[in-house]
Amino acid sequence: MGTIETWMKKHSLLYTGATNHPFIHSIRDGTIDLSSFKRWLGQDYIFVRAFVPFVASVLLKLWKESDESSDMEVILGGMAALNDELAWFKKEASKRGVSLSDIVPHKANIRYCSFLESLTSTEVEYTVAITAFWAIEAVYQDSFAHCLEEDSKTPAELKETCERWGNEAFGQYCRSLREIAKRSLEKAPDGVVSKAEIVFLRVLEHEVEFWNMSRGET
Ligand SMILES: Cc1ncc(CO)c(N)n1
Repeated sequence: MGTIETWMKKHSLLYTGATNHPFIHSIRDGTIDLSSFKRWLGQDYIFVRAFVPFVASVLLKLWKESDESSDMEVILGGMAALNDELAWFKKEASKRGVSLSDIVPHKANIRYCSFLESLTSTEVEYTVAITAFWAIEAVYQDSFAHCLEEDSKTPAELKETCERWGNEAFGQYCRSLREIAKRSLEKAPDGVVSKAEIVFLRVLEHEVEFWNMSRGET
């Protein structure tokens, strides 16, 4: 069994907690209030701005540490998508009367962004960083895909948001990242695999905290 498959079984409770959070349920069943959605939107814009340099650091580690040449295209494609994503946040925020320049980052967001920054250190191995990258994207894909399921009651005005991360192409991209992480983990020494597992768990915890914050609970 692959490393990631093993982790998914071992940590399924936490993974489910991150991908089936009450915030996502409230979108899926249509009970979400607009203020929560706007809070999430503003905070996630700040997060994505911190995510870009993190992804750049993954690319740098790949170039220095990995010999899998096709991995670069996948990650570079992801970076290009983040460019579109930032433009989308700006459009969405202006449509909803959210002023992005006035957003004050919440504590949970600051902690998550600091965690991302810590992973950009040259001391952090490529395997560890690519594992985090995959996990961060996978949580959003699985979460928002729930909001697009047949029996979901996602409000029409939130469908576009859910499709950003819940769509099939993003799903394929996440499977590519998982495959890249999987192969890197196969070649990594045990100590690095252990570090990657801890980082995987930290990502899931930060994601849960991020959803909690979006609900206005912290
Ligand atoms: C908090 C958070 N996690 C993951 C993603 C996926 O890019 C995002 N935009 N925001």
